[in-house]
Amino acid sequence: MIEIDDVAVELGGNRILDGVTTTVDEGQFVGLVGPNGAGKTTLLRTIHGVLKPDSGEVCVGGDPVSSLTSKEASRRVAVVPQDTTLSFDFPVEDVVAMGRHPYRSRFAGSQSAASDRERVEAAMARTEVEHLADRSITAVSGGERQRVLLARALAQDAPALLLDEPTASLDINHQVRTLELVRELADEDGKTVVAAIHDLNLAAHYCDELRLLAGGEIRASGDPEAVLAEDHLEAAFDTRAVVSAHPVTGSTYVTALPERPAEREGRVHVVGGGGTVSRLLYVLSAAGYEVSVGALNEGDSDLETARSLGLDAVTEEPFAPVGDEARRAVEDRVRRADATVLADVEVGAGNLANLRAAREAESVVVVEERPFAERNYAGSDAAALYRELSERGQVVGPDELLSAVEEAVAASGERPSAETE
Ligand SMILES: Nc1ncnc2c1ncn2[C@@H]1O[C@H](COP(=O)(O)OP(=O)(O)OP(=O)(O)O)[C@@H](O)[C@H]1O
Repeated sequence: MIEIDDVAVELGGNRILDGVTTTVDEGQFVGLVGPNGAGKTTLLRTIHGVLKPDSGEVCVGGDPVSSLTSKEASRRVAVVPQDTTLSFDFPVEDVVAMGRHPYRSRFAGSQSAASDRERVEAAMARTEVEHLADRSITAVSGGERQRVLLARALAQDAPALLLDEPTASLDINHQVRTLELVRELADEDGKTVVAAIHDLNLAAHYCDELRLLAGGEIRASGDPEAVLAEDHLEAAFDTRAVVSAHPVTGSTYVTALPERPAEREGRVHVVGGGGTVSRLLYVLSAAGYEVSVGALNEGDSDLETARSLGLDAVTEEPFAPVGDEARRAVEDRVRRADATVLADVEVGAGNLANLRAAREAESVVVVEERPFAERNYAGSDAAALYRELSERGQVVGPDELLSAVEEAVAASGERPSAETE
């Protein structure tokens, strides 16, 4: 358990942390989030004991860190630092073995050496760096080095683990694997983990709780959903963001909005449903577009979202395929729209009429969260239509939605309208 009580830190004459009080329970994985310069690294260094607070106290496992010798502190807290530049020319295995330093004594026998070696090997296996064992630490990539330092921290076998941006130089695969491993360390090994994580969506997905740090103070604390509220984010990061549930994982999902919010003009029709479009609807309407959506079945969670945002929704009976009346209504919306956005829909018969209606669109933006091959009914008529629309339009990832729609709307403004043709 880590207890931080009214901690203040000054560096270079500036107050960097001010009145920071929080607790991290045993076996809990807490994410430290906040803007650059908020004081995340400083707080981690204070918990570790390398920085002594000007006032207040940090206790780890019941004792003030300031009362522990450096060896004692290292047996309680292991650190994966942010600055992973190691300039000395040691083999990776030796770097990991440094994690055993707090346990070495001049009187240790060969049994202790064997157990040290086992722990080093186990730590390298868990972080998947065994193949680098003999390579010099100066000759591995930034991401590999980060995993080596995680291995060193695991070899240290401390009940508390502090990580400063553990995924900063990792590719998307290793980001997920590293955070899955950290999650496992909390759940199965009962480690108490505090990690500074810039990516709010990764933090929300993997952490039990978050602490939002800004200007050296904790501005919000608790479940990801509670901490990542739009007003908290605006105050801490000075940017507007929409917060929704991720369509696939259900985790809290933050999308930062560009500088000029709510000033965009144009009509956008969105096709999708079954929880695939809520985030798109939020983002588009917060950006200022006049948004319509459908056809959606009554009872669809996306319809709830559309209604809560006051959008124009074309609806159909619960569980029914889209009938003629709804299809005509969708065609009408699509014709009037400057851009039609096709979300990550199941390419099935239920959506056939919506996809047919989308053929009326002049500009199509297809937002893909999953590869096409993973969708259902890949050989159906609906799939053929989906392909046709993808070929005609722009296919983008979820984060490129706004720029793609902006482009599509601008292109629509340049075309002669139906009446003048
Ligand atoms: N040795 C120092 N002397 C003076 N100021 C410092 C020192 N170290 C850090 N700072 C300042 O303290 C503030 C907090 O830094 P810190 O590294 O803790 O922030 P952070 O939240 O980890 O930032 P980032 O997200 O950019 O890594 C920054 O304004 C930084 O410039």
